[in-house]
Amino acid sequence: MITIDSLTRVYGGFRAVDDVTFTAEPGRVTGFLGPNGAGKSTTMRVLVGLTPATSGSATVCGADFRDLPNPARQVGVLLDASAQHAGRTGREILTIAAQTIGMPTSRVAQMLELVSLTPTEADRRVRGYSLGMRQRLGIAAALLGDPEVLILDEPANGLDPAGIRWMRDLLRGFAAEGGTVLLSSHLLGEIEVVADDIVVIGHGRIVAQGTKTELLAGAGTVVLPAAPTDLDRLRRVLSDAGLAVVGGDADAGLRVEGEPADVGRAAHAADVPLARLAPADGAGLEDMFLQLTADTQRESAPTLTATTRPQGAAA
Ligand SMILES: Nc1ncnc2c1ncn2[C@@H]1O[C@H](COP(=O)(O)OP(=O)(O)OP(=O)(O)O)[C@@H](O)[C@H]1O
Repeated sequence: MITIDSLTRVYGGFRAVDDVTFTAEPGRVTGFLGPNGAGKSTTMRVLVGLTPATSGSATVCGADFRDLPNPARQVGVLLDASAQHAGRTGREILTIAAQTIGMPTSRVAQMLELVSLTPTEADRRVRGYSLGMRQRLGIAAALLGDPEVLILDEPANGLDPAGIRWMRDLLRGFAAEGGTVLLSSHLLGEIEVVADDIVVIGHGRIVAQGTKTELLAGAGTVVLPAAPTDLDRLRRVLSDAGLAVVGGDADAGLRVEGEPADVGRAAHAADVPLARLAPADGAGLEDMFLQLTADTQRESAPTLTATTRPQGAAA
């Protein structure tokens, strides 16, 4: 169990984390989602005692992390996969960690196998590891003490699609056995596939939180007319029926605030044949994430133009 209560962290007058309150429950994966610079890492750093809170509190397993007698036996932490000693091999890093926290060294081989680092890879120095291999080693280190809580900052960074699926299964399995998982990401897709609960942060403040199901429930409907030329007419029909069109386009379909049955009824009454009518699901959550964090987003990515395109690149 993780409890963050009215947590604020100020750096020289800048509120990196501003009155943040949420819990991460046992048996569930809690996704901590927000754009770059939103305050996710700072919250996690306070949680594991790496930086002090300005006010409020953050506890894990009912205690301040620094008060846990042997924290690695209760809490597995992966905040920065590149923070490992580059001159040691993966196996050496895990062996030293196992000795430090009082775990049998036999657990090292088990963890290496769990994270799919081969014996040859485990005997290579970490400086030669890819980012994905470092993440796997970091996960192995976090799990070494057989903890009940996992705190992971952007754990999917550098993993290939198979690695991301592996991570998802691992975290879901950990939660299914009663563990508490808190993982951060700035990528909605990563959080959406693995989390039971989602906490969205922007500009240091919580902008939405709830179960994934609750957050999806308000996501609306996606509707696409059978004939592209009917798109504008459909917009008018829906608007006349009091159903707000809040996004979408001719390819993805319109996203409408309302239930599919109401949207379908309005289209049917106006004789607009439909090609698609469905709950918005992931698309809706994406819109929600962008809307909720709109005022905290950096400017949208510039398009690649002739002046920004690398020389020699195709037009
Ligand atoms: N030690 C520090 N001193 C001053 N400002 C800091 C410090 N650490 C973080 N910040 C600022 O606090 C804000 C939140 O940073 P944080 O790293 O927590 O964001 P984040 O949500 O983890 O972002 P990302 O997804 O980019 O990792 C940023 O504006 C950052 O510049």
